[in-house]
Amino acid sequence: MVMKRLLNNTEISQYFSLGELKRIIQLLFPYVRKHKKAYMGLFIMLLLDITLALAFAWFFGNTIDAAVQGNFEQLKWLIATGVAISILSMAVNFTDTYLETVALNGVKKDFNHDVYEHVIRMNGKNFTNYHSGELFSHFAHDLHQIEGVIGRGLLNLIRVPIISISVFIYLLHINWALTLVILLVIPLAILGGALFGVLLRNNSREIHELMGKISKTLNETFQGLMVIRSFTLESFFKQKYKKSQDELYQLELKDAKLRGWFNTGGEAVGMMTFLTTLAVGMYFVTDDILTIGALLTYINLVNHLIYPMTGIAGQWAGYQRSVSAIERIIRLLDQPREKGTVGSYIPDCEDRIEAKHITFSYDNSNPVFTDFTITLPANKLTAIVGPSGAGKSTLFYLLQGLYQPQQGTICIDGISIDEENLQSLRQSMAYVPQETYLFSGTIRENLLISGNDRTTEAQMMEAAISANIHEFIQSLPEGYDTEIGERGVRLSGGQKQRVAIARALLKNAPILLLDEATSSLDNESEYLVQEALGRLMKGRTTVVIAHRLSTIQHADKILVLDQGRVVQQGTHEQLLRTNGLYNDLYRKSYFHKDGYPEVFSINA
Ligand SMILES: Nc1ncnc2c1ncn2[C@@H]1O[C@H](COP(=O)(O)OP(=O)(O)OP(=O)(O)O)[C@@H](O)[C@H]1O
Repeated sequence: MVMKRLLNNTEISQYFSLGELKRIIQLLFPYVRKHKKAYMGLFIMLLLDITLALAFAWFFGNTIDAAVQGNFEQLKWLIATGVAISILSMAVNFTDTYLETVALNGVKKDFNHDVYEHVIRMNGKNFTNYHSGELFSHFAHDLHQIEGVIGRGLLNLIRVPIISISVFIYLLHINWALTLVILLVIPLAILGGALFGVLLRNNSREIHELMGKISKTLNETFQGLMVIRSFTLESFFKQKYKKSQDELYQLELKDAKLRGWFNTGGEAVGMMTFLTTLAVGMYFVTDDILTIGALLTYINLVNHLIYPMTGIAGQWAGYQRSVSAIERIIRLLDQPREKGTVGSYIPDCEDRIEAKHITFSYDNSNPVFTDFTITLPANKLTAIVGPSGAGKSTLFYLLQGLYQPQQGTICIDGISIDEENLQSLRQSMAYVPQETYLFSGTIRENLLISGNDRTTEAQMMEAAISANIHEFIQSLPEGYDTEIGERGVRLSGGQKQRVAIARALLKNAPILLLDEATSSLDNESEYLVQEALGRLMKGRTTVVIAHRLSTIQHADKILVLDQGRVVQQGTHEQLLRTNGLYNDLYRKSYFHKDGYPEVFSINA
């Protein structure tokens, strides 16, 4: 009853909750079960280790007694037994270390893999709530901490009761009165461990949170290094980094102090027990109640009993540190993810794309779209225009199923897209974002990433030729095998865009979503990109967030968006004849006049 009241207390349950323990077991048990052979092996090693510890204590005591009595016959076979025990101990140690690595790293590998899969499949809305640095910190720090729960810690939780009971029985067998001394020490060791465990966990939680923040800062520093330099923000970032490192240092010191006190306490308990048993034991020896050998066996075994007692408290402390990391991972795993099954339905978009009565909000309170309905004709070019914040990018996210609307549906050829067919839907779409994202690696790897395994060299080159990038690639010393650096930093903006266009060509999807770049390239590069885009659009259902006059002039349909509503629609000429937002945008030179209208022709 009292325990229950304590556990219901929020302060206590912050540190120790049965529900949380259950959740951790539920989370990690399937992984442990998968590696049950290694764990079974470890369990056998553990039993052998306990048996050998008892055998050694027995050998030690008897050897001393035999030596005191001058019984050399007995000594001979005792020494032989001692050698056998030592060799067996070494073999057990070796196998134990090896099996521990097999079990621990096996579980870590599988768990890591599943957390990674969860993150890359996480629902778009929840994913954007995370900072990439924070996610990185989960993988770099938190995942390693599960060791405290599935490694030695788990085994010791089994080992401690077994060794304690076996040793206790053996001690009772040697001398019951002396054993009672131990009973006084056990509660002290457990209580101390529990208290320090609680304090350590609180501190560990702060350490993990701070490590997450440090990862964020590092990520931002490296990604925005050019901006940091050009705005001379070096000292600001240096101070920010230093401050968090100082905080981490203080927390680590606190952690070290707590562990120091804890270990010292453990040693004090051990020493106290040792001295008490030695004093009482000596008294028993002088009274001939105990032989010297039995006393030495006894003292040897007491260490095996006391160490696990303080050891279990140590395990508890390690467990607390692990738990504070695992609870961060649990929060991540609690985020909903897309089902992402690749269904047989792969839309070819012969008819149209429709968004019907869509209501969508990022934060469930400020809707970007309310009862929003549009139709995008198949095999035509539809341009979306509108002022900043109108909802153009959000519409693209919804069309790709990256976010789910709270109400309404999106249909392709009359079939509504849902979680079941999201993957196949995305296979039907090529998305060319405003800012090209290339992966580190070679140009070839970047091109082939979007095609299928059967894409030939000739097809790859054909796509590069259509994207106006082949000649440039050929001019590089390593051609298609040239490394382009992180995010393609070794390529110019226009080159990156053309590689992305070739990548989209190779995907050969019937639907093309294009977010036109707002930044201007030089004339020649601009022409090459526009011409490549013209080829990419041919014969596809194309939706463009348009910023260029040449695009909207050739669009079959223009949708003018403002504050999440379609305020006008029609062709360029029709809209110019009407007073409204489109005319305003046109007059305010919202559209880039690139002067290459001839490159657009969507019909094959
Ligand atoms: N991840 C997000 N979380 C919360 N609100 C968002 C998020 N992304 C966009 N918004 C909000 O949704 C609205 C529409 O944004 P959206 O990016 O779709 O506009 P846009 O028309 O593409 O603008 P721009 O032309 O400037 O890119 C804006 O008010 C914006 O603040």
